[in-house]
Amino acid sequence: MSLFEQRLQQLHTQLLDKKVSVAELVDQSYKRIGEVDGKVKAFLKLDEEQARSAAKTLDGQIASGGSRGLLFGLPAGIKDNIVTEGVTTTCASKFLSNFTPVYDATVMRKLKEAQAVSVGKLNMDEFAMGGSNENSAFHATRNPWDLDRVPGGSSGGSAAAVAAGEVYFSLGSDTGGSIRQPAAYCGVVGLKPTYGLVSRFGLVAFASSLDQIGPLTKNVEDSAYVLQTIAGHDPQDSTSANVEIPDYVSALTGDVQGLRIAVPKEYLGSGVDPQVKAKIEEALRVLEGMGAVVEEVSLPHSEYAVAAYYLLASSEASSNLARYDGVRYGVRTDNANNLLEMYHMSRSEGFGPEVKRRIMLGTYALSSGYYDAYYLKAQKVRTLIKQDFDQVFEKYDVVIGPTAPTTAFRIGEQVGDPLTMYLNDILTIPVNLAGIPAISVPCGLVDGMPVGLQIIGKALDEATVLRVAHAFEQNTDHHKQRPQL
Ligand SMILES: NC(=O)C[C@H](N)C(=O)O
Repeated sequence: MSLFEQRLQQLHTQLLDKKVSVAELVDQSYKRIGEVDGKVKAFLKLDEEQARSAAKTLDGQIASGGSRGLLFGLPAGIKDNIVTEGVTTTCASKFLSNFTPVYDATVMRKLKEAQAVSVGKLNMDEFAMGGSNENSAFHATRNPWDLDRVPGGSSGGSAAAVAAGEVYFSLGSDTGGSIRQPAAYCGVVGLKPTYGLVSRFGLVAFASSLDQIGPLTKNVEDSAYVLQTIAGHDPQDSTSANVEIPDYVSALTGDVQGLRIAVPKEYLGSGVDPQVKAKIEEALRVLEGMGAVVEEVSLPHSEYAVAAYYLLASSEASSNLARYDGVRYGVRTDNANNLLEMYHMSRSEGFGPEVKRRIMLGTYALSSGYYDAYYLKAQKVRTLIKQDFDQVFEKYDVVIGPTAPTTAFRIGEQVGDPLTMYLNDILTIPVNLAGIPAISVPCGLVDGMPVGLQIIGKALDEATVLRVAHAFEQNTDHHKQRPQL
């Protein structure tokens, strides 16, 4: 059995008892990557030298009885929009193929302090724009459950690497569903924390009012451990919440007796695959059987979420991506004759088609004359969506539905149809607009492909989200199923 099948606590006991070394864990990671990554293609960059030297240091610390961090010795993969000192951070864009950061993102610093070992950088949709990994400028990642299907996105590499057993856990980022949707498609656990809980310092900005970093793991308990490590106030991120961080692991009581679950009728309506819907209903019955109370509610503004998101996220992106000019950042064109041509050609050559589409949409929505009709209107819709959730949370502890309307689609199936692609996020986007936390946990297979159950909570109430997810996991075996590679 792979060492990565064990829970974090079991692995820690073995490390402490010297039954296994960090060097062996890192070995196992690279061995598995060697075996399967030619097929899955989750990685953009491996950092073997640095990982092996970190393993040596950590094993030395065990030998001398030194202290152990929360994630001691665990091989991790990092989405390639999280900056890593001395290791290229490309955002899967040709434009940033030459970018080697001189500092670590706050989450990287925290992972290092907790003594996790980064083995490499993971593929994604360019600048996190996409839901399939087909927008990576380098290559498409494949779903470990069916190599002809997408892993989801934009954190597709992060989800596929965990599902394929290449790393123990990974970090992704979620702007409109980018952790939860790939987690659902690949049959792993993906958590998007409350906006502001995890520092965005060193996360390459896409849509700054929505972006959050979170963990992808094989089980909920490990998700709680990684969240414990990366959450917390950071003076370097002005939107970071200055709140006390609870003990997420001790919140996993296994008890949902009397818990009030709201199921929005909009989340199980038309557009949701009937077989996916059946899996969600099965999961709700499991929770009911454990003593939870399940009731139908309405989130009436849900249908406007995708439209509002694509205006707001694209507007923010058009501003954030203005910095890529071939001077301060980015690969500069060789073909320009003057300064303006240089800006123009560097951007034209450097960005892929989806990034260009969003920059154009965002620039249009922000331009004078259209600002009120599009950007401002979308901001108002955002408030209405948040108020929908506020009302439901007055009476209920969590909101539950599917993470995505279908299972993973085939590679190539939706590339020519951006609108269909955007609609895959219809159930995850409202959560980002409201700034609240949500987790996706495996809840069964449909035609051999994983389905994700989405559990949404109140702002800063990750503890309840994790508790419900963990209780569900304890009473089911879905999270133990693995793809055959
Ligand atoms: N970035 C995300 O969270 C995913 C979303 N599919 C987008 O393309 O914007």
